[in-house]
Amino acid sequence: MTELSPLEGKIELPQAELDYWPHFLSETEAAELYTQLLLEVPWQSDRIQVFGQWYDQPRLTALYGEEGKPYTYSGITMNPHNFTRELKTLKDRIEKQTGDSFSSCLLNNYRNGSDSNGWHADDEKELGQNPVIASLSLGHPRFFHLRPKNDKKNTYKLLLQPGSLLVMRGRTQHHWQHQLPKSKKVKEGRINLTFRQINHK
Ligand SMILES: O=C(O)CCC(=O)C(=O)O
Ligand SMILES: [Fe+2]
Repeated sequence: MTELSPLEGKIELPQAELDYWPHFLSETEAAELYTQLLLEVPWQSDRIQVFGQWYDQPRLTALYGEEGKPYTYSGITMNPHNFTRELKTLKDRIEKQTGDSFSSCLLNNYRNGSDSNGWHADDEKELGQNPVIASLSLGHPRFFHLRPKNDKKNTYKLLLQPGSLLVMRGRTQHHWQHQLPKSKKVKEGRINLTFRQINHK
């Protein structure tokens, strides 16, 4: 496993387009936002089916966006809440930083190191041909893994610090998968916000 250095700027991987801002939010801003979201977001626990068996997804989630337009991914249909003032302000700031626009925000709450998000690419049709995913991290640092779809043993890892912003764009989702693996020793929580452009049919 190769560790990527968390310096500001482009992360150079073949057939990927990744931008990284380690200090997009200040430490204080990140800590305040973490506490606020933990308390105020209507977190839900989704059930997923794996080889015919039903399980609780190993994290809590919430979706914000245009109300009334559901979003389906990995067999789960989510109904979005209206953007709060705080999340709309955050979306505006991220749009300014990245130069992209987003319609929705999917939040993940990893309650401790036993919560995780398995290998996947964010390649649902609704995200368009070359999706831009802007991912803001809060709470306890956790490793994020990336691997090429055609060379799955060649895994890279990046420690996502609170307040950091990682953007995946271009053909990244065509050629790469990512995951947030379990990290058994971690007792603290992490919240991740992924801003996306969801084009409803
Ligand atoms: O928690 C993370 O950093 C990754 C989240 C993710 O990949 C997703 O929600 O699609
Ligand atoms: Fe993802």
